[in-house]
Amino acid sequence: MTRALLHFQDEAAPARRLAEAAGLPAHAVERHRFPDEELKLRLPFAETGAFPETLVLYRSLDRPNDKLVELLLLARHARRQGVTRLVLVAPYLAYMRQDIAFHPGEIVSQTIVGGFLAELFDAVITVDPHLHRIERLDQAIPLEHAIALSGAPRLAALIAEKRHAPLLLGPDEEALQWVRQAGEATGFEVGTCRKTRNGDRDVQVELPDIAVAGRQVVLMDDVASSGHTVARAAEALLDAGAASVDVAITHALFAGDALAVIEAAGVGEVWSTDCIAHGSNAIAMAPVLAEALAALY
Ligand SMILES: O=P(O)(O)OC[C@H]1O[C@H](OP(=O)(O)OP(=O)(O)O)[C@H](O)[C@@H]1O
Repeated sequence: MTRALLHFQDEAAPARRLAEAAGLPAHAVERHRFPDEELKLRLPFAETGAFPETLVLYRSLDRPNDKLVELLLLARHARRQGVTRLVLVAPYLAYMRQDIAFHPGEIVSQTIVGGFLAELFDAVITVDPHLHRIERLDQAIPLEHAIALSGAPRLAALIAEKRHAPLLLGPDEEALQWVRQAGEATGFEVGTCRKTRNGDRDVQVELPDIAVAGRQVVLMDDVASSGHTVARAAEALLDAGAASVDVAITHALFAGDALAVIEAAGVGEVWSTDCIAHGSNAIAMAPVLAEALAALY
């Protein structure tokens, strides 16, 4: 069965790392934005011959709104051209955080976007999706192959190289899943803080009952967006006498002035995976993604 990987130019580096690890030929999609903001996409297969039977599309869904239209156009076109297996590798999955109506009338975008992806693709592979109130990815994306991988073990290995016997803390209780995996991989002590979110940039963090004075602490979470969650946790830890606070996250969203907010809170280093391309990327996820692809078909 013929196979190929498609990617966009702005993600050429991580996509080609995956293509190499998975042994797939990689091709770039040409993308043009018209003055009225519509998109024109062009695929390379017109020049190189027939479409592959299995097509893997690499598209991380940070800044998602245009990208969801790209997926719609690409997937529908690929089907029309005879692609029989269509796999989305979206290291960051968008719209997973609105998983309930927090206030009456709010639209639960998680299941709507998840349903949209399930209609387009045969399989979706992602990393550390924000599944706080559901347990499995297929509850959000109703597919047999809805595969959630984790960046935590690789981040844990990096932390073990950089710090001596640190305390691994999640800034909220949902982060237990990541610090637990990291703790199992390294033997480091783990714990979680308690977070109360009052608004997009207004969170309060309460420390757990663990002695932190003089300790190196690494905050681990799935995502930093405004940066206020890790910033409030770091401030509380440094106030309590922590020797240092670093941050290890899977998804480097860092919206607006997030990095400045985190730095101002006294955080030392910030490490992330390459699920979202960012200057803090310290871990390549290609080997993990390639393994999941190999197990799939
Ligand atoms: O950098 P920030 O803008 O502070 O966002 C990052 C935080 O947001 C997410 O949790 P969220 O607060 O959505 O938690 P919830 O799912 O429990 O509501 C995520 O797990 C981080 O903890």
